[in-house]
Amino acid sequence: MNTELPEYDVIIVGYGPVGVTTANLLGGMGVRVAVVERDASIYPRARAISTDEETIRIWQAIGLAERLKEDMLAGRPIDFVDARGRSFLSLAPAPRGNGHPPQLFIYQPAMEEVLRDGVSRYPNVEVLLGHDCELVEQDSDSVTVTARDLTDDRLRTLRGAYLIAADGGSSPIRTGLGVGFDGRTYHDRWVVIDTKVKRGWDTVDRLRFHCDPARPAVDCPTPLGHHRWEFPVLPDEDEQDLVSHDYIWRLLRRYGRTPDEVEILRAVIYSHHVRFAARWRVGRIFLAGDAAHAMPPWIGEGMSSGVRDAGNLCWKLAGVLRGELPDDVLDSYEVERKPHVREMTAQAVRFGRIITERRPGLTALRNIAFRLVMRVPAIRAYMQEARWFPDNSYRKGLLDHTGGNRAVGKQLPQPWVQTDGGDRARLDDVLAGRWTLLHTGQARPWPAWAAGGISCLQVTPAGSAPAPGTIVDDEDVLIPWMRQHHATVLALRPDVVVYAAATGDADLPRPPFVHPPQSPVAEQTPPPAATTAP
Ligand SMILES: O=C(O)CCc1cccc(O)c1
Repeated sequence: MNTELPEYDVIIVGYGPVGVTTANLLGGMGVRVAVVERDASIYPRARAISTDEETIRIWQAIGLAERLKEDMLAGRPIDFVDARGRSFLSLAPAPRGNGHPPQLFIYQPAMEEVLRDGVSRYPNVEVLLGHDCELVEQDSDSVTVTARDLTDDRLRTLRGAYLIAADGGSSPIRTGLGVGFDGRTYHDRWVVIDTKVKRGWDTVDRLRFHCDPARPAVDCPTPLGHHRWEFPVLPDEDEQDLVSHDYIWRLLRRYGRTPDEVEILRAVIYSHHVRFAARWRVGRIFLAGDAAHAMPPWIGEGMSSGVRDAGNLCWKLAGVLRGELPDDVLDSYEVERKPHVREMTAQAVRFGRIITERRPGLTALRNIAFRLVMRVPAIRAYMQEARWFPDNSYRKGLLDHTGGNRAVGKQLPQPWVQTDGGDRARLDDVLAGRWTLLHTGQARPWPAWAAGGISCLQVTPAGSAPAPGTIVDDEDVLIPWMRQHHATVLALRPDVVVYAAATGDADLPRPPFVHPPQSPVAEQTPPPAATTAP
């Protein structure tokens, strides 16, 4: 056993959207981080094309949401159309209260660049690009990574207290740990074509799933003048033919796209998977993103699910590293995230069935059935507003259900509020990633929490004067939410999920800390500036 203290708190292997979000989150929490990434520069392919309001909320926590949103397309409808281009199902997801647009199209390479620039704010994060992670070993105290610098072939050894494997679907680290997958790989393979629109911005205003039994197709505007097409490889087709420009033009011409309109940037064959790693934690190593789970793309949630992993794991790791939380809190990462990923995956599979059905009789039936049921207002609202979208709430995990309050495990909505200084700010920016007691005024001392130095905020109704120790519920969201959940006090985790709740005279359960949450892991980097209303 190596008795020296590890030089890093966390080593991240893989620097895609999950790795880079993790580096930003941990960087901002003052954690000493090393990132090991094989590629020397950003992967040029646009893999993910969509994200959502909860994911933007995580990027808000690293101060990058507004900049990222500048490069995204928000508020575009999603149409399922028949072989003649007539819509039989139309979605316009409704906001779920996170304070950002419910669904946004992205151009992944541009998004990753902004996220990587964000990491450069943190001197406590060292990024080793062009380094291949060759060996990962762990003992009871640390994880050791042997990485090869691909420019000069030299080996470098790094020791960290924990490791996050964000090294993609083929995750060599997961394989090396002998962790298997539950699930299956679909036989269908798709050609994914990214194009650049030549004539100014794309005039196509929506994602269309062409549910044509002859050959389904995905036709999606993506930001910064790009457009995504996806087509299945049919049983008698050769994959190599399908990525040839001749073949691609044949496919695109059918939808009126010619070399005059768009330039083909790249065409890649992808398989769809439904897979969940059997374990997401092995000792000091955590699997995140595609290394832990894979889903088909039909609700655009693959990448965002990985970013949610980062949002769940990072503050817990920082709390354990600071000695505030016990190590077993880290087991709650998989307990909390896996059911949500499973639910999301099940929805993606259901939508995939609608899109990819190729039996003409069934597709005709599907089109009629959807047109009929969408006339029923309740069904139309459920489908159209995406009420089927899985809720980001936990039943089990780092939660205290004592008292049986329904708020526990739910993430609080994020309205704009007025701070005690009278500024308008988004709720999460006020809470700033700290444990917080939020109450509606019937304050008790809550001594176990007060001893932990936890900040305590009173929510006052819209129209109240700003006062020290309060936030004004300007949009009338927080107080009704608490009333609806029969809670007069909420103990909020750093991810704004309710850890415990109580009402009236009932006491709050004790906090989960082993030490009060105050001491930073290392010199704490100042948090990014809060976004205030214009
Ligand atoms: O990548 C795909 O094939 C579909 C992506 C997507 C994006 C947003 C919503 C949605 O239902 C699918």
